[in-house]
Amino acid sequence: MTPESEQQPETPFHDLDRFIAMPRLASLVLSPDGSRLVTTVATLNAKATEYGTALWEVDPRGEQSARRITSSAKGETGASFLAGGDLLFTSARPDPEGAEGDAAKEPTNAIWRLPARGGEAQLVLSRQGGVRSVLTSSGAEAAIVVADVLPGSTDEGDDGARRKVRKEAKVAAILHSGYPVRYWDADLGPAEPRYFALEEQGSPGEPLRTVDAADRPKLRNITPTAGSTLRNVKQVISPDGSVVVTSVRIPVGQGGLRSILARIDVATGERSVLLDDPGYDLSPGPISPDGATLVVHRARRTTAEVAPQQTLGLLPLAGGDLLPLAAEWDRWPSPAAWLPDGSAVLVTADEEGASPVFLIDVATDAVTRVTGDAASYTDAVVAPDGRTAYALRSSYEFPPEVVTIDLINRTVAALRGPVERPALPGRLERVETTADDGQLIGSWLVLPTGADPARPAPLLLWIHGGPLGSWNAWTWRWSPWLLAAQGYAVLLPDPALSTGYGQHMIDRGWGQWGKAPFTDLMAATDAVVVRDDIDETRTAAMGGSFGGYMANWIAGHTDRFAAIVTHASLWALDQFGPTTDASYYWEKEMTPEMASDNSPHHHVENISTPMLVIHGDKDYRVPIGEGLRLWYELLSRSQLAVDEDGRTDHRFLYFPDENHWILKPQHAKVWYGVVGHFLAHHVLGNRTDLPPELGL
Ligand SMILES: CSCC[C@H](NC(C)=O)C(=O)N[C@@H](C)C(=O)N[C@@H](CO)C(=O)O
Repeated sequence: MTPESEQQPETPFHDLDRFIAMPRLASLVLSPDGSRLVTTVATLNAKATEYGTALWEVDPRGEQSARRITSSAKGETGASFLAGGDLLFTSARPDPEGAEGDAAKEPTNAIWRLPARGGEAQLVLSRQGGVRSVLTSSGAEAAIVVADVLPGSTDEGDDGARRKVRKEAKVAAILHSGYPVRYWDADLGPAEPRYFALEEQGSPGEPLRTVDAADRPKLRNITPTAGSTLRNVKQVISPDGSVVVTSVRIPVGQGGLRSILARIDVATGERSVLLDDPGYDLSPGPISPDGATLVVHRARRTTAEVAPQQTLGLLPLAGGDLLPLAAEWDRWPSPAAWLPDGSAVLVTADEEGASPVFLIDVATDAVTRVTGDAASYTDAVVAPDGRTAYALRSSYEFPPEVVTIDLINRTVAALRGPVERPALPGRLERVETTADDGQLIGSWLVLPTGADPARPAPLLLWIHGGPLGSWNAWTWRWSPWLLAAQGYAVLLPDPALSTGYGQHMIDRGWGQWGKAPFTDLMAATDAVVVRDDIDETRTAAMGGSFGGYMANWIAGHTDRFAAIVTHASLWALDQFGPTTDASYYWEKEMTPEMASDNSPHHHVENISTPMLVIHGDKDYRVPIGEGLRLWYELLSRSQLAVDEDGRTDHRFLYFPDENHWILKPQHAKVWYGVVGHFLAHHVLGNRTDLPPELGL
């Protein structure tokens, strides 16, 4: 008889090589006339060691197949349409028309332009320090470039000369006088971001055109004195290209930061404060089509007692007070776009395991849910007809795809995009339970093909990070389907501190991570292990980042799970607070008392469950010190028996050149391979091979 596993249809999730080779779609832009949609597709290189990105065009009418419009070994990203329809993008590809010797230069991210009339992409602008991004206006042929300069430099030539001195001396040292000094996996400084107007030499204000190298457009620094205030902030440009509105991060107290809004006149570089509210961090949303009104995103500044809250407001750009927008709506909206007639703002907001599209009427504050499916939408754009929107849509059942949304009839249809939906090794169910305080706890439950009362599936509790987030969209980093392909059911719960369930869900976990977030996770688990298609005797818990914190807390508070996997996790809150890249973010909530009450390391002596610790050395969000200390304390103080070789059942998977995420495809394979091996051993009692690349 054929073994059961061989009867199951093979999917990309049964084979790690096929999984990492699946093309991945991100970002979406629409040309100002509404006729062209462009997205980015990442594909695996021939050696399966890197992803490269290319731009693809998708037919907004859904008639033509998607077609690739850029191609180079270095890849392309950051697409943005000019008002006339030419497409700007960034790439570190070599200039085919480059002067002799240019090829020897170190490649940097430069700005390229693909003409609307067709033809090859042409280099618009390249500089020694590269460019971060380019921002175009919808109604005028204007663009703003975000690029880093060395703070003491007087102009582009001087900046290049200073970079050369550092490079030739091979000096990487950075002298800091403020905070922060790192961001995710990047060192901050000495260069600082500046905004530049992209101007054609000798004829400012005229349409951009591609010309000989010597006569290429030039950059005019419109924020020369910004210091470090523009690091990792959001900015928008007005439809006529005359104004940039940006968040500005100003220091508060010792090591603290808060964000205010500034208006920068592109012609003069004159800068004024648009909005400053000590109670909120502010960032700009889109500017209305008539250029008069800015949508403002407000994130309430937290304290140990005050939990975060996110709201929107409308601000007249000519001056005036902020008018709250849909203030009574108990959701955290992210603004995406205005309708062309200025009557409503399109937003997305997490809602009960999805992140739908909503319209907020600016006159009445009425909120209408536009998309009814249990999917998550990002990158939403509105067509000039005001009746149609486009967006990327994903859920736990399919990775991002390009869709068209009928705003009048509230229907959604997938367009002919560059990627197909993959076959899945199981199915998805929405499950709910009630916590002791009456709060409804929602979860997604992935069930493997073949799970039924005769063959109940082993269960993995997978805990999301943030903690202010929700399991509501496809992720390549945490794919439950790879584990479903191995026969596991995967529970993806949204406990206290999750978004999409109202402010109360945030408030009940704030400053008390070991309480409601933990008991909610246990309640969600209790509710599914009683099902007859789930095997209560074979369970494990796992999580990454804040989800890893929860996994560590679980390890010290229950022995109900057969194994625990903890990736990039917070372990000792007394040291995590001051050493993460954003201490100012955490320390407001994490008083010494809170840190002591909620730190998993205080409970290491209770741990009797085998743990797989995973950490990347270049993780600055949850620094490697967390993983190192967790590993040593597990070996020296947990309850696991030590064999004659000094080994326990705990394991430490260490990535010397990865960060908070495991980005290299070959390392993602090792990650899933080792996790699968560890779980098979402790949950299923099976011996499987470790990935051969480990060299063991
Ligand atoms: C919106 S929740 C805050 C995210 C948080 N931000 C900062 C400044 O620290 C954060 O990065 N938390 C990590 C510990 C975390 O759990 N990250 C998750 C989700 O972003 C992850 O999967 O990496």
